[in-house]
Amino acid sequence: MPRSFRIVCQPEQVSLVEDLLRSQGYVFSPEPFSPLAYQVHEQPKPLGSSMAAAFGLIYIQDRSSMLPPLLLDPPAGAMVLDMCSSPGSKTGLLAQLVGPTGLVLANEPNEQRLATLRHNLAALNLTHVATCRYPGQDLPLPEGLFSHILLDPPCSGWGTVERNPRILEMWPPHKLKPLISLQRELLRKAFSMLAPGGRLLYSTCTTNPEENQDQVQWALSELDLQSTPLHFLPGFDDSCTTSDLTGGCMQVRTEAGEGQGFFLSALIREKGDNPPDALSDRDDLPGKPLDMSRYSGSEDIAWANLPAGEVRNFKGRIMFLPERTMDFPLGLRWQGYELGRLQGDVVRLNTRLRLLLPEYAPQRGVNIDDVEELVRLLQGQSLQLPAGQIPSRNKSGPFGLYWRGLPLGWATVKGNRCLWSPR
Ligand SMILES: C[S@@+](CC[C@H](N)C(=O)[O-])C[C@H]1O[C@@H](n2cnc3c(N)ncnc32)[C@H](O)[C@@H]1O
Repeated sequence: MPRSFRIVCQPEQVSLVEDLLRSQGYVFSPEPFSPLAYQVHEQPKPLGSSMAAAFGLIYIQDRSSMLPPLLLDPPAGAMVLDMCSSPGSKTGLLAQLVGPTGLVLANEPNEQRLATLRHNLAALNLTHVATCRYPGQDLPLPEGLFSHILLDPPCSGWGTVERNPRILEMWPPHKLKPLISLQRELLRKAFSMLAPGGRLLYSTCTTNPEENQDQVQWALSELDLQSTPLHFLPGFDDSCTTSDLTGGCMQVRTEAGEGQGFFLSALIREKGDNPPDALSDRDDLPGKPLDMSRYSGSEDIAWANLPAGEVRNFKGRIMFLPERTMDFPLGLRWQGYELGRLQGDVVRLNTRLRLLLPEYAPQRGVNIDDVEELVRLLQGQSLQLPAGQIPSRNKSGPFGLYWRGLPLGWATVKGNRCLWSPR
């Protein structure tokens, strides 16, 4: 099965990320269904070990798993809920679609899977995503808060059988009942949190009608939802078939398609005029606002690259709260994006936070030209810097690390040597 990936960076950096991949021998081409997606044709080493992956500039994702966010289709600036989100493949794409003026709230009840989700989001520098940990059916969120909701619930996964042949033993038909009830609870809750006129995308990676078309039929009869037609995206035409049972359903088949099997349906909440419930008071926000200009090292950080929001101190952890999360209701336990830590009066940014690197300037950063040097640096070797490459600041500390001007992260320079630490 061919591998696909998304490029995750600022629009002006895309061609440099493509060059970084090519410099390691990867051959790829754009996917026709999204400007963010690519398909790999040749990989000298697994794509996951590429420098682009190591610095969170690409995310490897099955192409059909990109369909639910693309067909939910939130516009830039939208407020989106991803109810069952780990490991965050779809959350990441949703965040790219809504852009820094939008917001994605990614929920995941399983603690370990939540940690994986946060790790993935941090690597990708997606600062306009907030995370929380609830059973989706118990999310303490008001009616009508979101214009777009993705519900990608636990399912039997029969569509992944090519990759995981044991899936049919794990989820034989007689064991599906609890899954079906949970999916209905989640559908009911999703409906309540959807704004009037809002759009809900229900997706599973299974092929049985009980978890797919039957659930959509149930939602249409029990909830004030209407089905809306989905359109084929270029590149999927041959592998998709619409179900005539409910009209608005799409099934991506494994045998013909190049990705895993998927089922999708888009549902719209009837228009109405019930506004969202009253939201929280800013005084109730967790942590304390942080005036970053007071801290040593802060002057080299491109704070202006953050979306609108507040930087706050949570007992030494520097958290970024996107503007839109500050309106979340009281009682919702959620987490913003961890930028780094305060050590005394020194800011220690997460070394992978390339978003906050200023444009490369010789006195402030290390710019590597040879990709093999980058590989060695990531393998733990220190790199000797040529005389013209030694940043001129006289204290040791984090410096911007760049590849041909492409921001990668924060490295440490000691004397004439450069070191990289992944955290
Ligand atoms: C199909 S996976 C989600 C995949 C994810 N959307 C992605 O694209 O990376 C379903 C997720 O739902 C989580 N989950 C299980 N029970 C849940 C519940 N009651 N509410 C919300 N999520 C739940 C699982 O832990 C799992 O991570």
